[in-house]
Amino acid sequence: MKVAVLGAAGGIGQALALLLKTQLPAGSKLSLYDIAPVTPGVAVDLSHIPTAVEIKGFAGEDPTPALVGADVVLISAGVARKPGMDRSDLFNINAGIVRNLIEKVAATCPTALVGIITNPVNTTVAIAAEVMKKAGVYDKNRLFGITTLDVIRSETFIAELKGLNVADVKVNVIGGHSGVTILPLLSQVEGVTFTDEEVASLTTRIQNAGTEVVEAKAGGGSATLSMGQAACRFGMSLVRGLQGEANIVECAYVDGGSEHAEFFAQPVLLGKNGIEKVLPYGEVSAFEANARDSMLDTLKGDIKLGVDFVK
Ligand SMILES: NC(=O)C1=CN([C@@H]2O[C@H](COP(=O)(O)OP(=O)(O)OC[C@H]3O[C@@H](n4cnc5c(N)ncnc54)[C@H](O)[C@@H]3O)[C@@H](O)[C@H]2O)C=CC1
Ligand SMILES: O=C([O-])CC(=O)C(=O)O
Repeated sequence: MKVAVLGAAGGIGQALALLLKTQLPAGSKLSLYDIAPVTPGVAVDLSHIPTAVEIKGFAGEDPTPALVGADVVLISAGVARKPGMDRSDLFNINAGIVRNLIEKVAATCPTALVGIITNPVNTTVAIAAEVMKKAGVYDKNRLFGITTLDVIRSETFIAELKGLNVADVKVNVIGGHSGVTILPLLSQVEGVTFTDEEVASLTTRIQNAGTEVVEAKAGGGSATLSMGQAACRFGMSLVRGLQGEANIVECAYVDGGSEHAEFFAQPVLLGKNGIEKVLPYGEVSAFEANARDSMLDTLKGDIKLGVDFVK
């Protein structure tokens, strides 16, 4: 099993690389790439951790050496928000970075499972799909926008509010990964009830949780450590699916034939070919149905921006 992290010298990339070095199955290979010259050094640093995961780091303009033979590629390369910015403000820089990296993925490891972390995820995933279509290697079951941070935040905030053991809290988060497109399905959480006021305030907190971190870091970046954990959870689920483990289900932003939009975050069953099955997200409350329907113009606009960027 070979996992490549692109953007590996960044805040997310380093946290993710550390977690993968300690959690990937014995015999795995971990390949780190970033334009930053420090990247081979990050790999040397991590290589002193005693796990049976072989790690190599690559810097420079060309990610190809890091991608050769990759089964899973996780991409966090790009710029992060500062206070006052929206995720869509990152489009101008990150769109081109994702396009260029995916061109290399398409040429070097076209059957790898690809997880996109780089914002704006609603748009960068559409860019990745278009680039792969152009290269003739697009497989909708192998491309994922990583929205796991919305899921772990929801689990954490629900457990805090209701005094639950967080390990027992499970919640689907559907839609996309920015503002109103993030929709936690609180009505489905087992063993708790929420008042209307709690639903409204918790939903808003989950939607704005990225901004909560951006403001708290006061110009020093956005979520990196919680995102490292979220990306590791998702990446490990991809790996477990590839290894044939049963019942691996995660929410992700995928081209899953949704009636709502070309890309939509919902639960998927993972397996040896990436998505084995797109799962229904279940019954929703009237509040959630309204929030879902109201987000669709924004989400479709975000997707169109990505498609038009490549065309
Ligand atoms: N999907 C999600 O839930 C989340 C996404 N993000 C996004 O993840 C991205 C990365 O965030 P951070 O790690 O905090 O940023 P960072 O600035 O700490 O790291 C980004 C890294 O990307 C590298 N990079 C830039 N251009 C590159 C290229 N062409 N090829 C390879 N590497 C390149 C930089 O050298 C840097 O090391 C941002 O776009 C951020 O908005 C952040 C949090 C959550
Ligand atoms: O908010 C940001 O810019 C980073 C992000 O996607 C998150 O923390 O959810």
